[in-house]
Amino acid sequence: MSAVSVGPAAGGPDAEPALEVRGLGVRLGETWALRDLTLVLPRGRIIGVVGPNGAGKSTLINVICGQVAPHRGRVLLYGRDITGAPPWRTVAAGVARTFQEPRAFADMSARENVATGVRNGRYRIRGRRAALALADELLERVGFASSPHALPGWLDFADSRRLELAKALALRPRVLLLDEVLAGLRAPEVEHGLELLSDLRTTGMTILYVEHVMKIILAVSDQVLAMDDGRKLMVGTPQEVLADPRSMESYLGGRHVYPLGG
Ligand SMILES: Nc1ncnc2c1ncn2[C@@H]1O[C@H](COP(=O)(O)OP(=O)(O)OP(=O)(O)O)[C@@H](O)[C@H]1O
Repeated sequence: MSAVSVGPAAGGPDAEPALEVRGLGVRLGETWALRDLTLVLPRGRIIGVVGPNGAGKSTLINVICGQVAPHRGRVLLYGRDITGAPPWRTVAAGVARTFQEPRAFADMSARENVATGVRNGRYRIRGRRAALALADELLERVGFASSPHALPGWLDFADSRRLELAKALALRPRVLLLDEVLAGLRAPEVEHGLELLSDLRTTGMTILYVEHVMKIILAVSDQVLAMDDGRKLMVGTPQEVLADPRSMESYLGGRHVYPLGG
């Protein structure tokens, strides 16, 4: 394992709230994509987010990272109000995200993409050479199997996802927002990803993890938020959510069926 520190600057898990969303309401076109959503994410925990298509999971990530401004409610990062702050400010405050559809600069190599994050994030490394060296370490850490010099368009599905994760880690987040970063990977690749997320948790990083594959959520989450129609159905341990008729109804009640397997 690489010696690179990919976590926040200090500390182990404790109960301090890293992120709070209070009464979030977001209207997109004719739809309320989020309705009065309140959630507290303790520091150094992994919170899985599940719910059917259109439940508002991606919108929640978009609001926290500043890509969508809420119509109602607040977002607090370590007690600091970041509601409606633009992405460059939420990054500076310690928020990073991955996208469901990987996004990278097409004309830059994988390592240059990650190094761009390093130079613009909280590592405070500005020199190109040092940023590239750290980028190589981060790519290794996420299990990137292609050449670091490869262009994003040449990467297979798994390495596209890994590059997406390395780009987010390059910002040195305190709160990491993941949108289906392990979905579609093979079992050993998922296993490696789960180990990495567990390692990140021990550094004190807080992770909000949107994922459709229940098996992945059950394996890694401390708490699970079940959503439907922009609302919080419940928050509980993975076992509590799995056993609760409300959350399972929204999965298995006829409209949506998701695999419990990986
Ligand atoms: N740009 C947009 N304009 C209008 N409505 C939108 C827009 N983006 C999302 N929505 C609507 O907002 C609601 C929440 O969408 P969102 O993408 O957050 O759900 P999701 O839970 O992430 O779904 P999925 O699992 O399919 O990614 C849905 O009803 C969706 O149709």
